[in-house]
Amino acid sequence: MKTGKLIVFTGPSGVGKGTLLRKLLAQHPELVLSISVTTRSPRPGEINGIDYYFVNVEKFQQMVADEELLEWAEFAGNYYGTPRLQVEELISQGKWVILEIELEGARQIRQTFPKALRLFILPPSLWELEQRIRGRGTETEEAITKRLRRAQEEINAASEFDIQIVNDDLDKAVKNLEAALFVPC
Ligand SMILES: Nc1ncnc2c1ncn2[C@@H]1O[C@H](COP(=O)(O)OP(=O)(O)OP(=O)(O)O)[C@@H](O)[C@H]1O
Ligand SMILES: Nc1nc2c(ncn2[C@@H]2O[C@H](COP(=O)(O)O)[C@@H](O)[C@H]2O)c(=O)[nH]1
Repeated sequence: MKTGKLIVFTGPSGVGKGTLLRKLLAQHPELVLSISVTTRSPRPGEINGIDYYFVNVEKFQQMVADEELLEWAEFAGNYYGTPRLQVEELISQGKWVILEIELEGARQIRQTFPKALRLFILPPSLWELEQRIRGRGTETEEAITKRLRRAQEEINAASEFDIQIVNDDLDKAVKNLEAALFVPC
């Protein structure tokens, strides 16, 4: 059986992590994206159980207390976490599981899963990052400010990761991702 693997995918809000992953997963159905739990409200079009498991703060805190989360963090006013069971089961089945998570969660995974491959996605510039968050049109002005403030801190930590990829041209970034993931043995 193939050996399971954990892949951590981090980068500032709006850099294009979700966009890159949608392309990558469409081309590599053998990769599995972990579905996180969040207290954030769903955006238009987001579906519970597909994009996230949307829960209230009480439920999230209960999951933390019951140690149901592999990692968790507060990000820009909401809580986010990775359900432990689904990830452990998929890895034991030999699957390659991707966690799309922010910096604090990635640091926790570094402690608990030191063998995880950790990728950091960089924007071509902070100006372009802001255009992308604004262009997405999903956040309030207050949320945009919080996310941009956090972005610089996250970018400063890029060197903590195994591989850094700049998401400038989308197709080029997907190719670089494939090269990082599918290194010939
Ligand atoms: N290479 C690219 N060039 C131009 N626009 C891009 C590129 N990649 C992504 N985008 C656009 O940037 C916006 C943000 O992308 P996306 O939602 O994938 O970011 P994200 O990193 O997943 O954000 P978050 O962490 O907030 O969920 C989207 O509107 C997307 O279409
Ligand atoms: N530590 C974790 N971070 C997570 C998780 N799921 C998503 N995220 C990160 O949160 C921000 C904001 O996401 P958004 O969907 O509100 O734009 C982003 O950086 C995600 O990568 C998680 O389970 N744990």
